[in-house]
Amino acid sequence: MSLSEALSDKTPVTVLTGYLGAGKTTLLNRILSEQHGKKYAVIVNEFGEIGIDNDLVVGADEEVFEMNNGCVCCTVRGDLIRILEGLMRRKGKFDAIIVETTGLADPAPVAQTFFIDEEVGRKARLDAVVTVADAKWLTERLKDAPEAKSQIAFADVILLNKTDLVSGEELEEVEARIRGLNPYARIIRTEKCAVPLDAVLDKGAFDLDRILALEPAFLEADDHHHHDHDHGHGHHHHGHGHDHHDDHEHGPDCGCGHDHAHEDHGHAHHDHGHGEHSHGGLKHYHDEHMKSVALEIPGDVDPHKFMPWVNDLAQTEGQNFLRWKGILAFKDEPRRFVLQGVHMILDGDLQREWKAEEKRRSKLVFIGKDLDEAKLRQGFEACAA
Ligand SMILES: Nc1nc2c(ncn2[C@@H]2O[C@H](COP(=O)(O)OP(=O)(O)OP(=O)(O)O)[C@@H](O)[C@H]2O)c(=O)[nH]1
Repeated sequence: MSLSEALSDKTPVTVLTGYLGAGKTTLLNRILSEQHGKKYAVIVNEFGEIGIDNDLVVGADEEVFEMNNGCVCCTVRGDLIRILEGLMRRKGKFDAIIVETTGLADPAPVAQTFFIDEEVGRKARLDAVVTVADAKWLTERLKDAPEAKSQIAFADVILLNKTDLVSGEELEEVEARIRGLNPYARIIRTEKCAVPLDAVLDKGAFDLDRILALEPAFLEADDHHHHDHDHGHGHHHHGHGHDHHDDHEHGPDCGCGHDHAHEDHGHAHHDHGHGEHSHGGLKHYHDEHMKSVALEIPGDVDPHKFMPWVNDLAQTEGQNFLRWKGILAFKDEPRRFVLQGVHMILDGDLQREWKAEEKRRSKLVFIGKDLDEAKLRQGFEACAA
């Protein structure tokens, strides 16, 4: 059997990474919306307890599997392997798999899975790590966020996105910084992640030799790392456009040696205080001070109160919000209002209608530093209709 035949036997897996708000979902939706005659299974890993990301992925024919853990090192050898194995058993149903990682994840443990887990490695191959970089904010993040660095270093293809928000000079500067971290990746400048899909999918681009040069311990399994957390809540399967659950709690004892006690607080917040640790000789980083605040109003909000409030927030506190998102039920409005923010840049629009079986409710999630949860909650609750 030739190498290409051996390759084609295995289902290609594209790992999509990029820091918070860079444009991963935008790219994913582009991939899923385009007419390509292929069937993709999508695995989404999101940060925080209130599922919003999955709601923002277009409802195509694809099936979306959601992993809701803040800590990707736990997710990887638990949920990811289980989901992949489940997908493999349904061979023939999918042409390819896309794994979208949370903006705070280090892609190394995700990539490792394809080499370390035998079962997965026999049937799936890592096709490429595709990293979406935010042209406006990447330079800042490379200074303060180790996972942003790791995402660049691990990439086979980098979309240097949001070119509309920077000058040509700034673009040159950020591209030079990327080159400094990763001279090998193909860099494609994009606006709204507009790329021909064959530039990112089915590339056969993952370069193990390069990764081994970068991370000599990459292929070492970590035998001390047991995952015996409550699998019942580990992931949720979403069929065609089904609504999803909000019970995203992660077992307090997932056995990975980290203190997950904070996740017992329920849906109110998630303090991401793991710091740096290592598995199999690889370092993984989690931001010490990153926090998420998830708020929910069990009904409608008044847009005349809400819009001035969020616009004011963007002006006064946007600097602290790495990422914010919401799905809102506006009074007397049959459509869902979807809010998207990266720092002080805010987007919002009315999208599809609330379905008859869907409960109208308003959710807002902030990820950032120095978040004043009580104040945010109070502000949001004052917008209730
Ligand atoms: N100006 C501009 N905005 C963009 C571009 N691409 C994406 N955006 C906007 O940036 C915001 C974040 O995009 P997403 O695709 O949700 O980013 P993400 O990486 O999935 O974000 P996470 O939720 O952190 O995973 C959205 O409001 C997008 O509409 C671009 O090229 N230019």
